[in-house]
Amino acid sequence: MIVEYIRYRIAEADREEFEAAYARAAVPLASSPQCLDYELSGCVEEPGAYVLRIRWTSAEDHLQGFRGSAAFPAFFAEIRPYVQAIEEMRHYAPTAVAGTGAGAGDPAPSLYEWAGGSDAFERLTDAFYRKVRADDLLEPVFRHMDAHHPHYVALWLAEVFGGPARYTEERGGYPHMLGQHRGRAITEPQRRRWIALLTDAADEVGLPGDPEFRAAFTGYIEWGTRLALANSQPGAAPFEDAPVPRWGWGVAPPWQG
Ligand code: HEM
Repeated sequence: MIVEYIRYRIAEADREEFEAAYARAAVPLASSPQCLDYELSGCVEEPGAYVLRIRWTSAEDHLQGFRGSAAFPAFFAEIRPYVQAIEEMRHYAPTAVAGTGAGAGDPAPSLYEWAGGSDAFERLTDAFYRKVRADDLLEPVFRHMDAHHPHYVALWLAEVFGGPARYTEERGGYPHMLGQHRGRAITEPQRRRWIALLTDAADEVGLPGDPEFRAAFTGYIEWGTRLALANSQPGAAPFEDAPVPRWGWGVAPPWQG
């Protein structure tokens, strides 16, 4: 990635048309695969001084790719009258110094925080395994489960959804979970029932019901149960070691009104 800066000095009478010309030029610019993003800023202290910043995939992509592309003539036709007003036009390589300031605001809460933290996941798995024990399809699968199993799965889910890494630290992380599913030959009807009961448990214990949270929650559960089923089949060859997955909001961030 490379950043191009173009500095202009525009006479007062031309400024309105200059900005309008760039708004039109931005259409072919934005349609070019070499362009990552762009921004035209006007100087506050010195009206008429402008900086155009364009991030390109590379200097070569800009100079050969974009300038040789079908989009370039339409772009250049708009800005040609202002070429004389250019004071600097150069490429800059980013350094390691970059970041976000406190003023950018807090990042979105994790799914773990949104759900209500560790207590919420403990309540969820308590309710879930109560249903499992009374279920014709799943009771035989979990008949001999460890008495702490609901707690362990609560730790797992809390970690997946952005909480503390306690399953990794206290319970052996992904390899241990994988070992617990191996050879169990989970069936598709059992997988579906697992999801149905977990969803019922989520409603029962009052996990947030908003569409964004439930979409992310269900997305993980769908993914995780499919992996559990596949990895539990005799002869399966899953990845032996991996971090506990971390699940985020996906395409729909939390709705905060
Ligand atoms: C997203 C889906 C799933 C997650 C997150 C999950 C999570 C876990 C975890 C973390 C363990 C190990 C607990 C420990 O540390 O001892 C475990 C064990 C186990 N899981 Fe799953 N699991 C999922 C899906 C399933 C499904 C679909 C089934 C079967 C229908 C299943 C059956 C079992 C069984 C039987 C054990 C062993 C329980 C014991 O004997 O203690 N899991 N699971």
